[in-house]
Amino acid sequence: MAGDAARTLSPLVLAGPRLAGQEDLLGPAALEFLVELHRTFEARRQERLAARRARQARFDAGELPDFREDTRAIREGDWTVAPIPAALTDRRVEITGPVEPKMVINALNSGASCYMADFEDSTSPTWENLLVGQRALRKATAGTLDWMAPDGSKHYVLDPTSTTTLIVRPRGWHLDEKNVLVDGERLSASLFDLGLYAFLNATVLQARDRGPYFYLPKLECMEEAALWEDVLAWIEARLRLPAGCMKVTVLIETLPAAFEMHEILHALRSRIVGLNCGRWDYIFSYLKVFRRHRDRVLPERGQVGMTQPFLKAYSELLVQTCHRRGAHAMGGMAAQIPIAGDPIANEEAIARVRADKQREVDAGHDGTWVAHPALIKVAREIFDAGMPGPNQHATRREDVQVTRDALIRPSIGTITRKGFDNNVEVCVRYLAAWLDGNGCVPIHWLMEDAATAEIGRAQLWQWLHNKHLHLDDGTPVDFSLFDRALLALPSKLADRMKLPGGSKINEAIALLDELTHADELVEFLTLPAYERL
Ligand SMILES: CC(=O)SCCNC(=O)CCNC(=O)[C@H](O)C(C)(C)COP(=O)(O)OP(=O)(O)OC[C@H]1O[C@@H](n2cnc3c(N)ncnc32)[C@H](O)[C@@H]1OP(=O)(O)O
Ligand SMILES: O=CC(=O)O
Ligand SMILES: [Mg+2]
Repeated sequence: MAGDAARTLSPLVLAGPRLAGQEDLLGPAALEFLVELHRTFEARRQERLAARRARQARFDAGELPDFREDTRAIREGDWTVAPIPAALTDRRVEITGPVEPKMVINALNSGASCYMADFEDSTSPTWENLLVGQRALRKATAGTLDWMAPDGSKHYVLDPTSTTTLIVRPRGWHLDEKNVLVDGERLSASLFDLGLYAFLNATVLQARDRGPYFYLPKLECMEEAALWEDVLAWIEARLRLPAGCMKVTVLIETLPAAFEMHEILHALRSRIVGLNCGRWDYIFSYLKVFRRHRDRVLPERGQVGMTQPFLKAYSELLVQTCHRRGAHAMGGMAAQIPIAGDPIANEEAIARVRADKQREVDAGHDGTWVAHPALIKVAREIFDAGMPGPNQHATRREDVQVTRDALIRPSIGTITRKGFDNNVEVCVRYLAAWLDGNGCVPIHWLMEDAATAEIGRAQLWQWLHNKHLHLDDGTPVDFSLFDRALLALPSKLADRMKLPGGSKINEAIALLDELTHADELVEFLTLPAYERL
């Protein structure tokens, strides 16, 4: 947009392709609301993002994360979070997935306790995906969502008796929405996703004794939680909603946030109902925080399971913290999905999911996530057996003594050639799908989304930029190893045009090449990828 005069006349510009019927979602009142949100909160968002970068620079210089001295009173004080509403009291099995009409219907009809409609790790944020997703959610909250398969083979209808509670995950603070410009600046993607959903649905949800409920991703500290608190309180006041009716669950999926769990709960105490172990981004964050620390290089992804000491410590601290404050301690996502056509491999995959859920219920978690409807029964059986009541808040885990050292303990393990090549392949295939508008795909029978792909991408960078690492067979881990693996990929993926995003494989190869050779670890792979979307 040109010039200040134009800005005053037209503060908001929709820069994306115009989609049929989009004015139903983005009418004048909604646009005015988004303008106000941006003007009220954008400067603080930018401050928080700058603070993240400054902290990472300190980690790069050798500092280690630790509990804060200035917030000791919050950690040691006696307080609890506000009471949890009925619709969020029992969350034993939550299904998650990208916000597409068919997925929304399947998830809400699945019998899970809750469904997290995900604009973040599992959605590629094309303008079309976002608006189709917002429209599906609007129809879902109104109870009118249906969807016809393009070939006419099946008509999907939302079950009016579904009791599954809808929770929406907006994108994180680091992301912009490039298709909405306010005063010539990009709107925050978080404010777009959460703000528009609240604007369109809060009243209807209130009338049904539900609220706009959210999962908040990738927070790093209590100041970011305080920013969310102010956004939510502002929206409640602006939309004349009861104070505190917008409930949130915060993902603890960055290493710095693990040191501020009490503080995050405290900052949001009038509305927060729980914390969640977002294990995949958490591993990615560990990699990012320690990208320059040779003594904390992680082994290949397959060896970084929840029984690694640093992950075990984090999940137990989360349970202890939540239960002391009257909040849910949600578990996370096992990456295995059902394997069609191979009963033995399928049983192995299900057994892994089962073991993961058993570990969670035994540790005191109040519920868990599944990636696929067929896994709901598996997780439910384990939580029903291990958690007879609606939650395990009475399990205080006073036996747990988690220190700073436990949270950052180095991991033992190796890098195999298979693990190295697998990272290259998964990153390329995932990026190709994402660039093609698909944010969650099965690869080698594992669920891959932005968080799991970040691990592979950050590991490649960390291994290659820390000199003198070797594979377990003695081969030096250097750029010639990487370049060869990347060059070999097109012939390895002989049938690539049949893969999700097959037409984008070359673009994905170029992007991974650029990210891996760069002198600095790019903060999020979705930042440069979004500019290509
Ligand atoms: C790290 C994190 O952030 S985890 C959270 C983000 N990740 C997720 O939410 C993962 C969501 N899961 C998925 O997207 C999918 O399960 C995938 C991509 C992994 C696999 O999908 P598919 O290959 O389509 O699985 P499959 O063919 O077995 O699906 C069978 C049926 O289940 C449906 N289905 C699969 N997963 C889901 C889901 N999560 N929610 C609702 N329905 C689902 C499919 O749409 C399909 O429906 P249909 O029979 O009516 O056509
Ligand atoms: O969002 C969840 C995660 O594991 O990352
Ligand atoms: Mg995540």
